[in-house]
Amino acid sequence: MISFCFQSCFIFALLFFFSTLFLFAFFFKKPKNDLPPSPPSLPIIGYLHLILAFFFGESFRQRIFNKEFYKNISLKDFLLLLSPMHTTFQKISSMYGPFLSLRIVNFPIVIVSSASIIHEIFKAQDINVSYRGDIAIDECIILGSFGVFRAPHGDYWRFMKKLMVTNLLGTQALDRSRGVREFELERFYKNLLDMAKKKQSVDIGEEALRLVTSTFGKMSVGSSFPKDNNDATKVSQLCVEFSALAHEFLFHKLLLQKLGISLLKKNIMDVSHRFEELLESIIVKYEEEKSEEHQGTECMDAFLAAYRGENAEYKITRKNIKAFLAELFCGAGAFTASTTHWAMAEIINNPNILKRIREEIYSVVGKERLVQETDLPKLPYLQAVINETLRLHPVGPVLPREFQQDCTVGGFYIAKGTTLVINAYAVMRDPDYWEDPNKFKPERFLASSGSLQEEERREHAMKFLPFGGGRRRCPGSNVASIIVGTAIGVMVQCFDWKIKSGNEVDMEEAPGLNFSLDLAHPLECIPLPRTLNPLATNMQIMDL
Ligand code: HEM
Repeated sequence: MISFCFQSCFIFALLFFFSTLFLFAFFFKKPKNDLPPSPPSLPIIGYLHLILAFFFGESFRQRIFNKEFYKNISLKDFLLLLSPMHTTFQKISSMYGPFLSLRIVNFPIVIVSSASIIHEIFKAQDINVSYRGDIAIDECIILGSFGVFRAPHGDYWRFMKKLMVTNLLGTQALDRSRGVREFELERFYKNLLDMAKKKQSVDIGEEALRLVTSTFGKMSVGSSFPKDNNDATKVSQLCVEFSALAHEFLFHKLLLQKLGISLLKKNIMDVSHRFEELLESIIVKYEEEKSEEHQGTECMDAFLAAYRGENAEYKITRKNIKAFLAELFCGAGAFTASTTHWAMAEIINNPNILKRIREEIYSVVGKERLVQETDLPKLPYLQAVINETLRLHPVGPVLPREFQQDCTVGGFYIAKGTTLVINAYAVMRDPDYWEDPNKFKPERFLASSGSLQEEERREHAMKFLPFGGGRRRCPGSNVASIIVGTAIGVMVQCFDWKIKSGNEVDMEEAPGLNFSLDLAHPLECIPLPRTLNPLATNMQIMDL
């Protein structure tokens, strides 16, 4: 555990801050007139003071004068006291406007939380902002550019996206892999039932992650994905390790730049190597099983063909395949599981909503069989609940991009190299676009937008951004909605839920400097099978 004297550091930081102010006060330069509006800045450090004031939120300010606070505080504990990016930027935007230009040290940033400006950016500057910015540790399978998420816009990205959509995420590919998802959903149900039988509590976030990891595992590498629960859990554990390091990494990168990156590089590369080893063993198993005439998945077959150069279009490396798998589990999987977690937390806190979803499922599906993905189009209220969850709790709340060329947005000049931060969280809680923006009201998604013209409809879509926008928008939104929808469907159709402690689920967002949005506390509940539930009787649990 890294521990250091925060009191001295804090005093040193204050001294440094004020002496810099004093020295450079005379060199104050007015920002260019044609830049987007900006809050009052300070020389040299620009707006760093503003960002720090909002990052070091109330809980931090309450503790800095308490001596106990400085005893044995680790960097990890310290980071947990910082406010997340989306709330920091939301506060700044609510004070100074929804289209802002900032400069932190020598980094220009534009923060946008206006749907009409976002619409203009994706309409006129989509290619210009289709890069996610500087890659800090290129050789790392998650933070590097070997996967899809961080790949620069170009031939490699186009090819990988095509492979993914054609063989994994497109409508036809999803039709072909439906059986895998049905099998995993049933396993999820049986597992919950088993826990109910033993009167055990369920950590809903953990169960959702297990369901999602094995579903994506089977969809990508078929039976080569570890059957043994311990091995499958290793994948999720490595993702958790990565996510903890990613939070620290963001802090180091922002404040200490290259020094910060090198401080954490060893730890990050250690997890990266272990992850690569595990994924390599899964791919080798796939190749061996394939040669024994086992049926493969078209997804991995297509990736391996591109690796062997059988596909003339583009040749990829083995590391590209592993990076794709790592992103699938740690990015796509974690986002899907976290959305399920948030949705269930809202549903348990709103018994009327739970009742309405259940009535809808009973009227469409009945009680004789489990809800399936083909039922989802006939369950509009369930879909509205998922959309409302994505609006209020977007697990990717800010979308960072970089302008690659000088351009004009909203009549203002933006220079090449400027970081663009789209605050999807702020847009989706903006009272100008949403009535009662902080309330969970799924009915708002039942209203029709049929009367809108095409252009209006596109602009309208920019106020609902849980999957981002433009050409780098999430290509997994369909499969994510299917998995979240069916998992929630089964949990509501077959069980009542008793919160393990307290009467209400604590909806607090996880604190800390990070780019993702998770519940602060695990949602632990006891599942109670619905009485007279034929699904339950089929499973022989009459002796409950
Ligand atoms: C509820 C679940 C999910 C949420 C909320 C979500 C959200 C997002 C967001 C916000 C982005 C960034 C978009 C942008 O910059 O405009 C993204 C990118 C991406 N997502 Fe998802 N995602 C989810 C599930 C998935 C799934 C299931 C997959 C695939 C199996 C997936 C694959 C990707 C990929 C490949 C990218 C990068 C696209 C690119 O750079 O071209 N996501 N996702």
